[in-house]
Amino acid sequence: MSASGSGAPSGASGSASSTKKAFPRVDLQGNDLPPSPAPSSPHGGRRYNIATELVFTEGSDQYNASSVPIYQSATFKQTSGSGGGEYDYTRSGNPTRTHLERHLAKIMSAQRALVVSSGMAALDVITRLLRPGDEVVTGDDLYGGSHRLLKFLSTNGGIIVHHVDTTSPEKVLEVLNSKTAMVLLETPTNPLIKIVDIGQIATAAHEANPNCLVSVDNTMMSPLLLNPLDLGADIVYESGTKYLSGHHDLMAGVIAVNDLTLGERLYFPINASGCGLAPFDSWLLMRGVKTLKVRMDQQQSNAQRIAEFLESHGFKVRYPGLRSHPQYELHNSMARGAGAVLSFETGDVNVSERIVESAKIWAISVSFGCVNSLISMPCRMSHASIDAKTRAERAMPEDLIRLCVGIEDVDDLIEDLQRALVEAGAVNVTLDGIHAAQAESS
Ligand SMILES: Cc1ncc(COP(=O)(O)O)c(C=O)c1O
Ligand SMILES: N[C@@H](CCSC[C@H](N)C(=O)O)C(=O)O
Repeated sequence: MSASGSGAPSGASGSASSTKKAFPRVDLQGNDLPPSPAPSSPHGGRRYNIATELVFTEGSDQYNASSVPIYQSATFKQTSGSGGGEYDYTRSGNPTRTHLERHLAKIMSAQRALVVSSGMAALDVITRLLRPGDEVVTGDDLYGGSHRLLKFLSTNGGIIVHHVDTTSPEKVLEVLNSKTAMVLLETPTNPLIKIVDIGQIATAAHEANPNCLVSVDNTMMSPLLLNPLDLGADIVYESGTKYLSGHHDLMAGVIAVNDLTLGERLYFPINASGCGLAPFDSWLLMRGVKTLKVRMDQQQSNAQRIAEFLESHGFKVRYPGLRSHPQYELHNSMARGAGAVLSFETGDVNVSERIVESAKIWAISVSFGCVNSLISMPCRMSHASIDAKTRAERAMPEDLIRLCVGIEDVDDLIEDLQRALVEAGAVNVTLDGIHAAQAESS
């Protein structure tokens, strides 16, 4: 399916009447349906640079509220016995959610965005497009929760899932066939920070099967750094729990597409199951997304310094901002930055555990994208839902430490990490030695 052939009316403004005409209404099988209440409208395209677009919004309520109100209402009164209101029931649509969806569609360079209750709910909605017998091709370094959901579908839903090394387009090509209904990519992968060539794989997948949908999990990058739809993906989704919201105070998932019929097929399970994002969480996410650029800029520059610091101590660091990353060029040909997640190995799982437990500013926590810095051991935490045998087959080092860098003062972060490394015996120096060397060089 071509990502560009959306057939969307350009510059549609999103008034109730124009929106209803703009959206073909179909069920999961593509059969026509009557118009849905208040779908999000196609955006009119970006006019300004991203930092401006993140905070700039048009359209509000009848009072021109600067911050879109939280429409904390399950139901909406209708104008007649046969309906007639723009909204009827919050499971089907809510003005706060619609405002956020329109804003995100603009930010994600998409014709339509849909917001749901978590990143996993977003993937669940996307996989409702699949039918028993369909094949899915995905990576062998996949977020643990995505692996778990796909495993459930292959065990119980008749879906055949191929996990291959998606950093090699040849490996993907080997398994692509006319039954491949979906290719599911993540880049950089989590937690091994491997890079996947979205454009090359999307082209190959569409050639193998023109109906194959290429979905990209963009959680590690956010729309600020990467637009998979521009590279040929059909569907982009992300966990809004991470960079988009930025404060670990909500769970959310976002799905974005250019094909409006596909958008309606994705809306169907959201309405049918009731996983659309609640009004208060929609409001919180709308507030969070406005600071995405300032947060990410700071997180990214901190992450770069920290990656260089660890590398200078001889650790094998995985971060696409380092020239030593084997796919540095590929990443930078697709993305506008390296993000703020990096991982490194110590060679000893006990040493890694001591580092994690010695750090003070770095909170021991799963997740990433938050303003606070986090440290974790993926094999025991975020990726524990992948069994030990599979982790070993996929060469996931048990001693791997993942750092998710926040916006704190970078010197404090480095000093805390340095102390933890010394206390854990991971570097062959004493703190006195490090301080003496620092005093000498300053
Ligand atoms: C890459 C990636 N995709 C998806 C998810 C799922 O998001 P959520 O936790 O919001 O369900 C996560 C983390 O949880 C993730 O790291
Ligand atoms: N217990 C959770 C673990 C969530 S991991 C969150 C995040 N994606 C990360 O990579 O840290 C679960 O079982 O899903």
